[in-house]
Amino acid sequence: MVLPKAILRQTLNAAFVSKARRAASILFYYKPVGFTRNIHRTASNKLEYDEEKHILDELRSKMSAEDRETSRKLRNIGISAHIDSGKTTFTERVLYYTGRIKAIHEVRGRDSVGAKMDSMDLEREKGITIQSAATYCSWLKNNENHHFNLIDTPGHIDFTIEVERALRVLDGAVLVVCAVSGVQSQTVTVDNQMRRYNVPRITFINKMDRMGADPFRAIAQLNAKLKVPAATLQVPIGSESNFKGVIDIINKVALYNRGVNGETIDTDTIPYELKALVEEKRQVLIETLADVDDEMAEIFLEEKEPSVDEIKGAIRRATIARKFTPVLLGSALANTGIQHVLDAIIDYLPDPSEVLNTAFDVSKEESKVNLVSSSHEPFVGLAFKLEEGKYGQLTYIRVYQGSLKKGSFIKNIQTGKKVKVSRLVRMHSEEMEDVEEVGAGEICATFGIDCASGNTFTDGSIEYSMSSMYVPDSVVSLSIKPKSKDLANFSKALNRFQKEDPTFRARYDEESKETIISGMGELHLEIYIERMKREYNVECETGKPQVSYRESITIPADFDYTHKKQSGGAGQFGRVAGTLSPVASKVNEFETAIVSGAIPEKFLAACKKGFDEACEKGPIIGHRVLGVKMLINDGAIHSVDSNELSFKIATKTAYRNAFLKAQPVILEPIMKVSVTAPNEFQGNIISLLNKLQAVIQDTENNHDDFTLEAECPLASMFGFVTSLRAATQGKGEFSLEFSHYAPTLPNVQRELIADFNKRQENK
Ligand SMILES: Nc1nc2c(ncn2[C@@H]2O[C@H](COP(=O)(O)OP(=O)(O)OP(=O)(O)O)[C@@H](O)[C@H]2O)c(=O)[nH]1
Repeated sequence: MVLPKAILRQTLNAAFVSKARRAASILFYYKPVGFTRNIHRTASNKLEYDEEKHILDELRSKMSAEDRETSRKLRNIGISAHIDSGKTTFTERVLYYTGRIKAIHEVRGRDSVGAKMDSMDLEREKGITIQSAATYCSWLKNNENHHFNLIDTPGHIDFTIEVERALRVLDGAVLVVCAVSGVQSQTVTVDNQMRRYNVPRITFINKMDRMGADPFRAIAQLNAKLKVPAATLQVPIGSESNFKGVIDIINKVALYNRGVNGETIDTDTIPYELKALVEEKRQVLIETLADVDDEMAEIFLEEKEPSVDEIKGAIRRATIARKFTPVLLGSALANTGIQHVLDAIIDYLPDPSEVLNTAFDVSKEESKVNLVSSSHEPFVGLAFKLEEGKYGQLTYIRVYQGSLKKGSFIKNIQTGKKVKVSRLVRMHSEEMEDVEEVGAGEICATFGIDCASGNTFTDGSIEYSMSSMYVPDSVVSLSIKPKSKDLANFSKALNRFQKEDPTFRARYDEESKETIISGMGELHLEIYIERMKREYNVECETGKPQVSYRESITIPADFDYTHKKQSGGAGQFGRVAGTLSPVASKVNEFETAIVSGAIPEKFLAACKKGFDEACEKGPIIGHRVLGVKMLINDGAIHSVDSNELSFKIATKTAYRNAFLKAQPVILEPIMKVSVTAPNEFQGNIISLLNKLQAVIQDTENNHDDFTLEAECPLASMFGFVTSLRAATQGKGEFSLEFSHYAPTLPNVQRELIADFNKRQENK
């Protein structure tokens, strides 16, 4: 079951991607007499952030000078990107330059050590990041020590929950983009995730040493595809194998990395032939900033030359307000340009007190409260990630307010339980450092705390609960059983994986008498099967991957059903009447409109239970139901025989009958497919995708290769790895993400129903 990296990279991936919330762009014209310069402004974004800034200023005024000083020197940063952009290679340099590691090891390097952050054996073997790893390091800038909590996240969409968890608790991010491939399908996904959690980012264009590197094309794509104003702060010196360093266009100085591992930075004057380019890009930077920052707009309109501090100030304000992303260039593998990114993290990304974090006060009808990033306030922390380690369950906690002390008792707001913090550590990949106390804004880990991912802890004096993260729905499932009789370890492993990863689910199917696991894609499930073998010594047999279909209805249908069992023994009676109708938003809704108490409240609660159960297992092929509303507006009870069970059964049967009358449909996941391959294979790919009923939406041709975006039913994509390899002599790559659910073709629906019915008969 060991997959070579090339196959892994191409292996089927799937995930839910929400539509980006793009703020409507409004054009403002600043046109004072005598000037013709125009400034474009995103009005809604500006208002949204101005309000946030006002609240933040108020919260910061509650912090002590000492708190502010500690916060000023702290950054919680994520590293996110498309698969293979070089996040882990980049992070390895960061650890080296910050002194956390003494030598650099490459991802799948010849020394067989592997990168520090890819601590799982599987990660090192396959050269991919599976779990996000956290580390703590320090960086000296202007003679001041700054502390970073750094999280390297996986690029594969199958492990998207790791990115979600990281972004939920981080204050800023470095978006790594490949200089050759530019903005790729997953760059867009990661960007959407960053928007969801309001995470400001700086962009690092990596792999400047590769043939075909074109940073300015990548920046144009950032502007066009991510719709986030982006401008470079640097210009490359040399290109591809001749890439030597960068020019800082703000300070107008050339920077070269020297030494065996690029540990020293030499400065020099700008090479003559690059002077014009530096001026041009500096102007672009100032103009882009004038579009998103008022102070820079004023300087620009007055046609003044902004100072270095004014430019840097504008970059910081605009980046934190999420209106701009500054771009830096380099090559992680060639040890070039990494230190400037560390400086930029300090200069342009927010410290914890510059990010608005809110919670709900459970004791006051869930009213919203703003958290103060001060160690003197009562403690509030979020357990965002669980991991089974050598010493028991390791719980990662982000401290939002107050401080967490070793030996103290903290309260789990969701369960109400008090627990003792017996051991507190700072994480450095799989190694850890014991600490006595962790202050506001920091990330730490504790042992032996029983909780679920997403639980909020406080010191017990307040009842605050933080909103949890977004968990996407699974799209692929398969049946699994252990080859041996070792059921104890089998279920232990499944329990642990489910606790750690909310996108991985396991259930026992009563009908087929099989254990079914489901997740974000084939790779996601394969990794767990492999981990089961390695970590629990349980080898498994698996069935073929199955699509997670959904069931829905297309027209409303009325129901009026009476469940009656009144012959002998305790009787049962319940009548429900109403309508089942389709819901465009694709969520399931349950509503009651009962007059004169025809059905009492407690039986209505049983009806709701019946509805929820019915939605879990649709009437046509037993898959989950999406987008159905049940309205119960009439009914009847029997004074002796009615009970909760009767109403639950009545509702389930009424639901089923109405569903079958309401022109039901089977919905299938439609995936967004992105294929990249050398240009000569374009014809092959197009005919391959046509055969699979894909709808081609966009093709982009670069110098040597092309990228094709299409939508395709997930069911056609199983085995695509093999056909793509055959069609491109193994040179094509693809990624797959969930886009939406759509009705299957009528013949597919007929086949699925026939198949389901046959299985039912054979039982
Ligand atoms: N030429 C060149 N190759 C690089 C550079 N940075 C990374 N690579 C290579 O690109 C490949 C992927 O690098 P990783 O660091 O594993 O990328 P990643 O983004 O962490 O990968 P995932 O976590 O699996 O998504 C490896 O073979 C690296 O050696 C670079 O600056 N230049």
